Amino acid sequence: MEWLIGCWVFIGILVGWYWIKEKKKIETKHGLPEGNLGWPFIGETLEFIASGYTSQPVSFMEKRRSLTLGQNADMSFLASWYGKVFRTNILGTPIIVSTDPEVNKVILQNHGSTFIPAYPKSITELFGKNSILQINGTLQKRVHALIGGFLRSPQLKARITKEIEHSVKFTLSTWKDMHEIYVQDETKKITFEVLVEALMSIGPGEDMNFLKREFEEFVKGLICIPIKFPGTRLYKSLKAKERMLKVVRRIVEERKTALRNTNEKPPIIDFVDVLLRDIEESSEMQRLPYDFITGNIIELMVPGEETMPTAMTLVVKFLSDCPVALEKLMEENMELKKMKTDSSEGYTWTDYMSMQFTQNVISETLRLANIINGVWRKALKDVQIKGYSIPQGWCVLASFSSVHMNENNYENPYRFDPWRWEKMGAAVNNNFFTPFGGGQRLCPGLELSRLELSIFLHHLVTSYRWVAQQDEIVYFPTVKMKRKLPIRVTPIST
Ligand code: HEM
Repeated sequence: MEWLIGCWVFIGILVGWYWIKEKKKIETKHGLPEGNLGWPFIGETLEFIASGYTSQPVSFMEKRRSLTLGQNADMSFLASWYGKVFRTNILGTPIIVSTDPEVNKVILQNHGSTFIPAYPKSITELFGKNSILQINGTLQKRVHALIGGFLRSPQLKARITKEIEHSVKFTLSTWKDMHEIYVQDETKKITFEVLVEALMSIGPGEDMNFLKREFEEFVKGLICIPIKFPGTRLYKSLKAKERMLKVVRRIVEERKTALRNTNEKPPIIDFVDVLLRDIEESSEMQRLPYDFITGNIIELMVPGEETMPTAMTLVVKFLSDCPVALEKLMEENMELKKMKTDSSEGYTWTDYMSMQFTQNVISETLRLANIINGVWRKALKDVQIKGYSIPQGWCVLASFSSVHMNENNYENPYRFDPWRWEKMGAAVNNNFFTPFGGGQRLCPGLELSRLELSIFLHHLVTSYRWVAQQDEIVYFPTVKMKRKLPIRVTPIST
């Protein structure tokens, strides 16, 4: 027994010695940003995760960005002041974190030849090597342009406005009969169906229900321990993806056959059409494989299940806590509703998007919620940005939340204040406001997201009142309401 304990102690010492040696080697490398790699294996992960469970999720970054400046009389504080760019070790990865908007901009723009995306292993396993999140260079540019072109096309805008409107009105009408609504769950019914309809023209029914069920199983594995054998989370999610692929393949096949059997070029109505048309018109060298299409279609459903419902839930939360903003939002939306009722005209994409205060509410929600708190990249070569060295092979985290929650950029950053955007001007993506990322990978769903949120808000505030129960936002591993935001809804008579 004593012999065994002795062995363990020896192994412990050996591992500790090796860790210290490796850490020193890394830390002495010329020009690396200041910082601390923390404990062996776990690094500074525990503190990082703990901050995600507080109301100030960027406290981990804040502390390192401006730690103890001016507190010690003997000047020793300089050793622990890391600055806007620092190194750490979180979630099993030694990483350089940037909280500097200018450095973030370079990281986002230098994509492809210098930085490539670096996602956790569970995500890369589930999405596969053809995923838009993993492809790079000209292929990524091409697929990005196809998605962006489709999402911004006037045909889709007209069609999707009606579809979102219909789905929002229908879903809201079911809320009034329910004793309690969990906004986080209920909003998925709107966003998932709208997206699947736009991607593949599947309406409500068996296929939609099947995809919804399997997709819920699929996304559970996006952040999990990346071990793949029967019974593990990752394995179950991969199996769900296989089952979904069968349905998507069948739909693509049916569409391919229909396309072959017609002499005319049918109009493009969904994303399957966009990709099939691209395949048809591309040279053999450039042709995307059919498996590429099916995989990417499944991946494009993620915002319908995750990001969009979270944005809708948080806007309800912020408005529930800020009655003045809700009042002003109602006024603006009631005005539009009256105009539309008086003229008996339907709403257009532009009607919804032109309400300025509503757009400010959306910008403020995106700033404060930080649904995607930053992006992870890996350096393909040694890079120097603003005097900081990022060595080849290192991961970098361009932290958007640290910029959005920095009081030097936003006065009272933790306050929900849609009026701040009146002073700051239009909420276009600039270095200080990047909820949709930037550069070559700027989210192609940016306008669609704003439209969906605008339509949801319009019909919610002009037809209903609600009372929200006490709930808190949790920021780790992804932004969510702790209790899924329970509310009670009553219709108003106008
Ligand atoms: C509030 C909602 C949303 C937020 C906050 C959001 C945020 C983001 C961010 C930050 C990125 C950049 C990732 C990176 O640089 O690695 C991104 C990429 C992307 N988003 Fe969104 N997104 C939202 C909704 C949507 C919607 C509705 C769609 C449409 C289907 C969409 C499709 C995509 C795609 C395809 C990419 C990958 C682009 C590429 O790598 O070239 N997103 N999104």
